[in-house]
Amino acid sequence: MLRLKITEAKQKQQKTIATIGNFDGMHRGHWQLIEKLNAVAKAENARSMVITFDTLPHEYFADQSGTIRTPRISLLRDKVMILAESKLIDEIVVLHFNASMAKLSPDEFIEDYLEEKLKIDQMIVGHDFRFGAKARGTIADLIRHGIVTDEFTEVKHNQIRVSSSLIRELASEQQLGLIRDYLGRNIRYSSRIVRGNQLARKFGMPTINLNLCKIRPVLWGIYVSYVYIDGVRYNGVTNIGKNPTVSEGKVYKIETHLLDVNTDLYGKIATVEILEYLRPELKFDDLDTLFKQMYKDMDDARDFFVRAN
Ligand SMILES: Cc1cc2nc3c(=O)[nH]c(=O)nc-3n(C[C@H](O)[C@H](O)[C@H](O)COP(=O)(O)O)c2cc1C
Ligand SMILES: Nc1ncnc2c1ncn2[C@@H]1O[C@H](COP(=O)(O)OP(=O)(O)OP(=O)(O)O)[C@@H](O)[C@H]1O
Repeated sequence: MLRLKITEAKQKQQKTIATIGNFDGMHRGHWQLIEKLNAVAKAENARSMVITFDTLPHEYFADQSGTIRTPRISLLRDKVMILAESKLIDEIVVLHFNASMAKLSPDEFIEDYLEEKLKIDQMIVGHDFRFGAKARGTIADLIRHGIVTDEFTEVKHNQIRVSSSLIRELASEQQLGLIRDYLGRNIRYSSRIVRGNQLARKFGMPTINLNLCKIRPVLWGIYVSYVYIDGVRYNGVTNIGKNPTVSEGKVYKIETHLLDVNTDLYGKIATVEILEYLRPELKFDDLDTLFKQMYKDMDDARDFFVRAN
């Protein structure tokens, strides 16, 4: 369990009010829930806490059963950054979802985590909130344990319930405009820059690779992007996929060529913000054809930025 304290430590007697969930994407529904948590905590001079997971429960179960993971809208680092920047929350708790947590009954989860470790007095959750082994725990279990519980009403946008599943569906159709609408921002991925195979550099198109740690990103294809590193914004062209031309296509990668930049950026944290879809990732017959297409992607990205400015 990782506790990230954003504001100074809890004062004696101060109550803790929390919400819990995957918060994949930090979409408009999540956002309004966080705003409500902030308002209730302020009114009661309580501490506000968001509890989430590193590996999401559904990813853990997919790994266990050997099935393909549901794709991710955001990495943990993005959720933490967005929450910390919002200044709406006092503390973020990241639970490590593993075999022993998966086994906990709803009562055990409440007793071990919510009561014993985190000392939570009150929870604000959506009406469909479920937890504990086989997702059998409900709001009624929290109430039975004396945790004051506020049910948060469903947030709709364009008459549709905003959910991470909806955004995943839109992503599978490359509906970036609608995603922006439901998310309230573009999809972005933040992680450390790691070394690739240095092949693109040989073809005059160096790229930065993000460390994805087994995460399967929700977008797939070639995109125009902004990349933020050390507070500087760069224009880029990004491939999200498995590089089928040069690899067996088992590992997901997010790889970006920064237009007109050639500096050593290894080890830095980069945020790749996806702006526009260009084309699907393809398996080419040879490297020359792949890089010819990659040069064209670079030109298409340049055209996008000329049009945008
Ligand atoms: C803009 C862009 C488009 C790309 N398109 C494809 C593609 O369609 N198919 C593919 O197999 N790899 C694609 N790649 C990934 C390349 O295979 C990869 O850049 C190359 O293998 C070199 O990677 P390395 O520098 O990490 O060794 C693309 C990469 C970029 C930056
Ligand atoms: N549109 C919404 N309106 C109100 N509450 C929401 C909405 N979407 C999510 N929540 C609440 O936010 C918390 C975290 O939600 P979580 O990320 O686990 O679900 P989700 O966004 O509905 O994702 P999925 O589609 O994968 O089920 C939960 O308490 C959930 O009920």
